[in-house]
Formats: sequence, C-alpha cells, structure tokens
Amino acid sequence: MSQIQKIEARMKKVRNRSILKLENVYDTFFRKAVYSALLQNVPVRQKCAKILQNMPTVHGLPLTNVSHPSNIARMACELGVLVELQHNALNHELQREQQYDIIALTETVHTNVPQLNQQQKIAYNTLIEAVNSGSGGIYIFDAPGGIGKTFLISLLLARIRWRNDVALALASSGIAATLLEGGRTAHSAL
Ligand SMILES: Nc1ncnc2c1ncn2[C@@H]1O[C@H](COP(=O)(O)OP(=O)(O)OP(=O)(O)O)[C@@H](O)[C@H]1O
Repeated sequence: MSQIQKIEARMKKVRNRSILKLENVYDTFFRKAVYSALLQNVPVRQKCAKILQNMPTVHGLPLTNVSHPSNIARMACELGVLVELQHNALNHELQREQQYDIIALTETVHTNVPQLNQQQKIAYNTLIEAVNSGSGGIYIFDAPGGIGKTFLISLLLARIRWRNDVALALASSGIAATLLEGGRTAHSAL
C-alpha cells in the first residue's frame, strides 16, 4: 500500500466514525475548513480550531446540542492532520519527479533524437504532439524484442522531463522498472 493509499484509508476510517457520518453538516464544514486552510497555506489544524471558535452554531443548532464540541474539534484536527499529510505526500511526489538533471536530459534528447529510425520517429512525434497539445490518449508500442521500444520510451521521458513536466515511468515488474530512468512499479507508485 502506498503512502497516499494509507493516508486515504485512515481518512476514510476517521470520516466513517459516528459524528462525521451522522452529521453531514460537519463533514461539509470540515472539508471547507481543510480546503480554505490549504489555499491560504495555513496549518489545517489551526484553521479548524479557529473556525470552530467562531462558529458556535451549525444550522442554528449550538454545537453542544449535537455532540460534544471538544470531540468535534478533535475529529477536525485528526482529519486536518491527515489531509495535511496527504498534501505533503503529494508535494513530495511532485518534487521527486522534478529533480532530474535537466542538462543531462537535454544532452540525451539532442544526441538520441537524430538516431531514431523512421518508425521510432513517427511514434516519437505522435507522442510529443499529444503531450504538447494536451490531447492525451492511450498509445501502445508493440514490437518484437530488441527493436527499440525502451530506447524510444527513455527518450520520450527525457523530452517531457527536460522542461520540468512530469512523466511517470511505471512498469508491472521491478526488473522492467529498472530499465527506465526514475522507473517504479505501478503498485508502489499509485
Ligand atoms: N534508434 C536507435 N539508435 C541507436 N540504438 C538504438 C536505437 N533503437 C534501439 N537502439 C539500441 O538497440 C538495443 C535494443 O533496444 P531496446 O532495448 O530499446 O529494445 P526493446 O524493444 O525495448 O527490447 P525488449 O523488448 O527486448 O526490451 C539497445 O541497445 C538500444 O540502445
């Protein structure tokens, strides 16, 4: 289970606990608090506590009538901390994917693009066009062993990463993942 999956599982557990489950109004409230904290770059815990202080009633009902406020604050903090963890984990992932040596990538692209054979060139141009235009899509390279798929994929990764964009290299086995720069198994990354 990846770090994000673990955090999501814990968040689900917290959200399923009675107060949050029964009181949808709190769920909405917590989500708002969490998002506004993240947007304003304020610690989520602090934001939840502040909003709770300034919000003694929810839909006209004093918090104490519905459930104990300290309990709600505790749940808000717990949820807030988990969202923060998730946020940090995503930031960490993003940083990890943007730490490649741009100069080395540029050299790889300049050296290897002219070496592409005709079919590799067609595949390369098609993929880069799809990335640049944002049209996306699913593309499958199917060719016999030793024909140059890994060579082409490595070049595509370098071409996307050299401008600090994110290209994830995921494989179904650890051995296959080691063939690509920054390669990981899909089950560990996602
Ligand atoms: N256009 C090219 N110019 C120079 N060398 C190339 C080119 N294409 C492939 N190669 C080289 O050919 C060899 C085989 O290529 P590669 O490993 O990419 O094939 P593959 O299709 O991924 O093979 P497999 O399916 O067995 O993994 C590698 O040494 C690679 O560097």
